[in-house]
This record gives sequence, structure tokens and C-alpha cells, in this order.
Amino acid sequence: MGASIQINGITHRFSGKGPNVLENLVFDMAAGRSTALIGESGCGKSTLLHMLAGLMLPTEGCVRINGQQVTKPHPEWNMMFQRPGLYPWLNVRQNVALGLQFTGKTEALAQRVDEMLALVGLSDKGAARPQDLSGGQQQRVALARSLAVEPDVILLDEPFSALDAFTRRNLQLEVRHIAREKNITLVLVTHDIDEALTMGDSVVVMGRNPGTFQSVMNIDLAYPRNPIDPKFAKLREDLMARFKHSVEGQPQARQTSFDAIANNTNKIKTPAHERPLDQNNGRSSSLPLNR
Ligand SMILES: Nc1ncnc2c1ncn2[C@@H]1O[C@H](COP(=O)(O)OP(=O)(O)OP(=O)(O)O)[C@@H](O)[C@H]1O
Repeated sequence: MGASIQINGITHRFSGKGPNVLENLVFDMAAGRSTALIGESGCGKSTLLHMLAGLMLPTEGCVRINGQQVTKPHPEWNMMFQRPGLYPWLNVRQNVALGLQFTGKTEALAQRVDEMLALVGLSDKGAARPQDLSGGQQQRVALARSLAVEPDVILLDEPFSALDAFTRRNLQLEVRHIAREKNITLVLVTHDIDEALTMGDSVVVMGRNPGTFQSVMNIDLAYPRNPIDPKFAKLREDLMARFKHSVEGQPQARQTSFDAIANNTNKIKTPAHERPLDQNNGRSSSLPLNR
């Protein structure tokens, strides 16, 4: 399991004469790595994620997963959204089984569903209806459904943003732990700097108008990561500075965006951690550094 992802010179316009929404994005993700995308609202994070999922094709360039050009969705490249997307007329077990049924992986289905429910800590909720579960439990069901098909890739579009802080943190740790155990490649879109630092092996900061990759930070911290660790705090400070730089670099800089992110984090003043972009995974990259 696990798949490498190549973002290969992606430029995108929604209409022929419209502006570039994304411009010349280049990035490689190794199999089993986790990459967090952060950036101002409207910089194109979700658009890019939809392209990784094969739900949308770029105007120029392409996405390759394990070397194959992505032209349509694939059952083993799973997307999880802010809303869990469960079917209310099915119980938890039936919701988890759905992914397996869609992909035709019905061998030992009941056993597989049991395993997945145990993995996400919901063994006692199989007969419950989704609407009788908490928001965090519903996201766990969605996670179990995603994991059941043994995905190579999970794409997360702000999946925990509607949850309370405690549940959110537990799920961040659990999803990262499970993905590491199963060598699943993760791509996470988030507005939450601590979430990016908790879950990402790399954090990519995007700029807006058009959407570009501004800088990449490799996060050399052991898992599980703890926001009160001084090293975590240093990385947070650096990432905040990079994010602020990306906002100020925009033609129409919007300080409010930066403030919104800044208010999401605990501020601890420490020197910045730096790692050059061209050391990313030991590969060269054409992304511009933003310092
Ligand atoms: N179907 C569409 N047609 C035209 N423009 C679109 C379409 N979808 C998105 N856009 C525009 O593309 C840009 C990027 O949108 P996208 O949703 O990818 O940004 P985002 O970074 O995910 O934003 P947010 O953080 O607010 O979710 C925005 O300017 C948006 O208005």
C-alpha cells in the first residue's frame, strides 16, 4: 500500500479566458508520506485536492499517482470531507460496508467491517444510526469506510474542522497513526496550523491569485506530536511567519486571514526552524522559496 503522488506543472483556469486559479504547481510526495496544504481562503487548495482525487482535470499539467496519470477517480484514492457523508437510512455497519461493496471487495466482508470498527474504536456502535452518533463518531465511521478498502491514498479536505478541539486532536493523532501503520499517503487541506504540524511530514504554504506553492517546510518531529513541545512551538512560529509572508505577498493582502490563523494557535515566541525546499525528500524542486 501507499502511493507516490507527482504534481506535474499544474495550471488551471475554470473558463477559457478566465484567470489562472492555479499556476505551475510542481511537487512530489513519496509513498506513505503526509503533506498538509495551508493557504489563504480561495488560493485553490480544494481545487488541487479534487484534481488529486481525479474529480477534476487541470487545464495544463497533470497529476501522477504511482507514475500513472490521473484522469478519473479510483476506489483506492479516498477523499474525506468536512461532512462525513454517511447515509442516514443505513446503520454504522452498513455505512462502513458500502465502500467495500462499491469496490467489489466483498470477500470476508463482515470480518473486515468488524476490524475497521475496532480500529476506529466503534465496535459497540455497529447497529446505531449515524444520526445518533456524535460528530466525532460520525467522522470515525467515515474513516472506517475509507480504510476498509485499503486505500493507497487518503485526501482530507478540512475533515475535522467542525469538531470540538478535544475530538479533533484525538482524530488527528489517530488518523496519522493509522496512516503510518498502513503506509497510506495522506494529503490534508487545513486552515489550522497546529493540525498541519500534528499530521504533516511536510507543510506546503500556498499563495493566492493565482494559487502557487510559496514554500515547503519539512517537519522533522517524532510522532505523536505534542503542541506544547518547544520544538513544535518553534515550527509553529516559523510556519506562521511563512504564512504571513505569503499573505503579504499577495496583490490584495488581507491581514484578516493571517489573524484568523494566528488566533487558532498558541503563540510561543522562539527562533525559527528552517529547512531549504530543495532538500525536500532529497529531490530537487522548482518551487520558489519564500523567506
Ligand atoms: N467551479 C468553479 N468555477 C469558477 N471558479 C471557481 C470554481 N470553484 C472554485 N473557483 C474559484 O477558484 C478559486 C479557488 O477555490 P478553492 O475552493 O479551491 O479555494 P480554497 O483554497 O480551497 O478555499 P477555502 O480555503 O475557502 O476552502 C477561488 O477563487 C474560487 O472562487
